[in-house]
Amino acid sequence: MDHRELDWRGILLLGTALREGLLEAVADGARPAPEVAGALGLDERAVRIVLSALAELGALEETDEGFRLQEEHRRPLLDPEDPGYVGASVAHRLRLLEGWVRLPEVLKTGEPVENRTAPAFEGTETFVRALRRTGAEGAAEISSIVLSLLPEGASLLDVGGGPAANAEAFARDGARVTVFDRPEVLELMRGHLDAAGIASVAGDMNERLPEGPFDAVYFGNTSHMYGPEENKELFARMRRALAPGGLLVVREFVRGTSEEAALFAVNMLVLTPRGNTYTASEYEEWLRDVGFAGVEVVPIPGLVSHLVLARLPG
Ligand SMILES: C[S@@+](CC[C@H](N)C(=O)[O-])C[C@H]1O[C@@H](n2cnc3c(N)ncnc32)[C@H](O)[C@@H]1O
Repeated sequence: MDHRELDWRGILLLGTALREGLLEAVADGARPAPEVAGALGLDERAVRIVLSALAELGALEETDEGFRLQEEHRRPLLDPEDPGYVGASVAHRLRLLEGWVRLPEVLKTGEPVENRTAPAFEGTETFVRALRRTGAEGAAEISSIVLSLLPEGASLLDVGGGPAANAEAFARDGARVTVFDRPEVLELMRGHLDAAGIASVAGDMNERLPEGPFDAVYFGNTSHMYGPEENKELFARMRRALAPGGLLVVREFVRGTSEEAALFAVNMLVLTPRGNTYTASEYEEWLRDVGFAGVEVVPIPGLVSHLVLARLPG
C-alpha cells in the first residue's frame, strides 16, 4: 500500500482509522475486531469491516489472533520522528476531503469552511508535518536553482519556511538561512531547525519581516493563501528586507500552467478567506508595481510548481 496512490475512498478509510485510533490499537500485536471495538467504544461490525478492508489493502495483516498493523507501516504511519513519516500527510488529505465536500455550502456563503491563514488554527501540527514531507520533494532542485543565482554563503530569508524542508536544503548547500514563521510552527520544528543551524524569527508576515538586509528572500507555496492586495503588500515588505540587487523567489502553482494550479484555487477557496492561484502576468504586475525588475518564471524539474524570480535594481 502506497498512501500517495490511494483514491478518495482509501484516504477516508486509512485517515479515519488513524484518527479514531484503530491503527494504534493494532500496532503492538494482533487483536480481534470485537476487542478493538470494545476498547475504542465503536461498533463491532463496522470495526470488523474496516479492519478487514485495511488488511486487503495491505496496511494490516489478518492472523488467527486477529488484525495487526504491518511492521513496514508502523513507524511511517505512527511515528512523527520517522524520516518516512506519512501519517500527517494521510490525516492532511482526510481534512482536505472533509473541506471539499462542503463546497456547495462555500458556493452559497462565499466563506471558507476553516481559515488556515489564522494563527494556531486547529490542525496546525498535521498541516506543518504534512508540508514538511511534501516540501522535501524538489527541495534539492529548488536549492540548486536559487543558489546558482546567488554569491557563495549568501544570506537567505525563508518566509513561511517553518516546515523547514527547503531551509534545510538551502543550509546544506551553504546559504546562511533564517526562517520566518508563526511561533507555534517554529516551536514544532525547533529540533530540525537547530540541528541544521538555521536561525528563526517568529511573527506574522502580514505585519512585519526581519530587517535584513538579506541577499535573497524565498517565499514557498504561501502566496496562494492570500489575496492580491495582501500579496502586493507582502512583496513590498520583502523588498524592504532585501539588499540592493537582492533576489526574491516565489514558488507557486502558477495559474494556466497545470490542472493542479486550477484545482488548488478551489482548495484555497475552501480553506482561506481570500486565497487563490495566480497567473505569471499577475505576479509580474505586482512585483513590478512594488519595485522589482527582471521578473522571470522558471519550471522546477520534476514538479508542477514554478519559481517566479524577481531582482531588485542593484
Ligand atoms: C502552505 S505552507 C508552505 C510551507 C513551505 N514554505 C513550503 O513551501 O512547503 C505556509 C507556511 O506559511 C506560514 N504562514 C502562513 N501565514 C503566515 C503569517 N501570516 N505569518 C507567518 N507565517 C505564516 C505557515 O505557518 C506555513 O508554515
